[in-house]
Amino acid sequence: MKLMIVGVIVEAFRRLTSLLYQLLVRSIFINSVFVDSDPSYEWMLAFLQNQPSWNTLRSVEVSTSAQGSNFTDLLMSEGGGHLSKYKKMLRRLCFNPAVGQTYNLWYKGCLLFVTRQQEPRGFWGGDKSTLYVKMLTSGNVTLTSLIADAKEAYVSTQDHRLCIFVSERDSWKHSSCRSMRPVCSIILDNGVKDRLFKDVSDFLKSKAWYTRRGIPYRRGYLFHGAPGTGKTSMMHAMAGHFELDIYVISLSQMGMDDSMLNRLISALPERCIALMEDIDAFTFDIGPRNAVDTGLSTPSDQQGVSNENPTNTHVTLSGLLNALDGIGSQEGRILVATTNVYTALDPALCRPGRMDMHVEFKLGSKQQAQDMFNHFYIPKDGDAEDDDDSDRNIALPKEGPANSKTLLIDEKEFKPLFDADVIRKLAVQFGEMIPDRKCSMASIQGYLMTYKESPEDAVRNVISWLQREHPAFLISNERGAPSILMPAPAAVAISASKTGDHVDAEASPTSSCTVVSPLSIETLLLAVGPPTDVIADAPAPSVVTNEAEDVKYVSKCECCP
Ligand SMILES: Nc1ncnc2c1ncn2[C@@H]1O[C@H](COP(=O)(O)OP(=O)(O)OP(=O)(O)O)[C@@H](O)[C@H]1O
Repeated sequence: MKLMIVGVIVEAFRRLTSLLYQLLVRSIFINSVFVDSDPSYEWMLAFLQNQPSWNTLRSVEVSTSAQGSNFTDLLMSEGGGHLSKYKKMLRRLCFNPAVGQTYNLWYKGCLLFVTRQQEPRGFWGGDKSTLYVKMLTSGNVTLTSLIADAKEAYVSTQDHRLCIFVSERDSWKHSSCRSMRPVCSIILDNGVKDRLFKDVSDFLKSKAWYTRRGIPYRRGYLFHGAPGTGKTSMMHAMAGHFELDIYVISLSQMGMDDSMLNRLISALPERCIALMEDIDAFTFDIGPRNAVDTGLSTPSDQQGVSNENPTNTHVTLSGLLNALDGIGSQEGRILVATTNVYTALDPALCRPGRMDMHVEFKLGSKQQAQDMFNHFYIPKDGDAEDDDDSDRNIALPKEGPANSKTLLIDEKEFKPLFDADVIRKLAVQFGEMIPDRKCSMASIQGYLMTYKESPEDAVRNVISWLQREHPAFLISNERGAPSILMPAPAAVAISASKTGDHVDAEASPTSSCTVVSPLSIETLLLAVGPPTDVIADAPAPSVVTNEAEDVKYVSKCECCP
């Protein structure tokens, strides 16, 4: 009996002390949990990387995965540094807290205990990482300040980078960071970029205007046009310019259905771009990306591969429409949807409120080809900081166009420099030889890539490239020599469609083509008319802004001379 009483007293004492200890711990410690599905997890990792004490850790998890942003760029040499620079690889090396270990570090006079845990996600596979941060402090002021500092540390690693998030089940996960794409690197018909950027800028400044009028504060852009005309590139340039993160909504994601889509769209942050690529392919059973629309055959057409719609989404059209403008749809978000088959989209999807502005991306015009040539070869600020390419430059006189008049070798820097005036003249010739609205900008870019260091050769060989790649756009003259089929100079107009603001580059029909021969550049130059006219008579954007400024956004780009 005595023994039992002693046992009860000891147990009661043990429980009491444990309770007191927990109360004490709770009153002097603050526990916070950061889960990897939330951006704050990345912020904390970036913060930890910046701590001097982090360099003295004895146990870390080393990762070279590109995920996240809190990495030290290291040039790692495979094979212990004996290999030539071509075998070197630039990898992002990251030191994560090792799983299950607790680290102590000081932050503003306060002791932090940081523990990272990892557990399987179950049915969906993969691991879930969680960061537990325990702070020896009574109020949560230090925690707030820690999170603010962590975010700052993270943002400082994002200079000139934009972050891309992908959906993982019904939450968002940081996927990668990309360098921003300069706006001037997107070459479109005159006025298209200005109008689009002005509209986005107006929208981002007009929250109060929307709220006062009870209009849902969100905006949708539909980019449509042939493959390789710059839709995705434009979206990247836009995101970089306005410092918006990109959230990629993949309707073909495993398990995606109406409710998951709804949850994902509700979980978007307020200022971001939600991207839905090739929206036609998911919502409608439209078959192949058709060649009639684009004027180009797809590789699968050529190989006789069946182009059955590969969609496996369980999202219904009404589910998509509700997600885009239902109650749960996040305020302040910008939706960018891209499609190659504009006509296949349901009018309900395209109506203002869902897709407020429709931007058509056409196959390259002569002017665009000329602009791309200029952009490609005229040196930009920062070219000198390119990757180490001294070997390439030293080899140039042997392998490259040694007799090229435009290629100068800077003896000191071993950098090839092109004379801007010569390039401009070559660009005019190049532009005149590219058939109007027949080649995608991607294919023109691909061609120029093969003459990266030789603009003269790019002009010289363009006809044989067209003969090879786009024979349909060349016809033979009476002597059998190939000639270029050229449309008469076209008027380009920006018009408004009834389904929403429509930025549209209308070119003359190709039925008004003129045949120009023979093939010499000089003759071609004499034969063609002046550069394409541009008429911009578009109505003002439908969003009324607080500030009535007409900014030329494109001219703001700093990287172009
Ligand atoms: N208008 C353009 N200006 C500059 N570069 C362009 C343009 N259009 C395409 N490109 C280049 O072509 C490549 C492909 O472009 P992008 O992916 O943006 O085309 P897309 O219209 O989105 O194609 P798809 O419909 O097949 O997805 C990119 O490397 C880009 O640099």
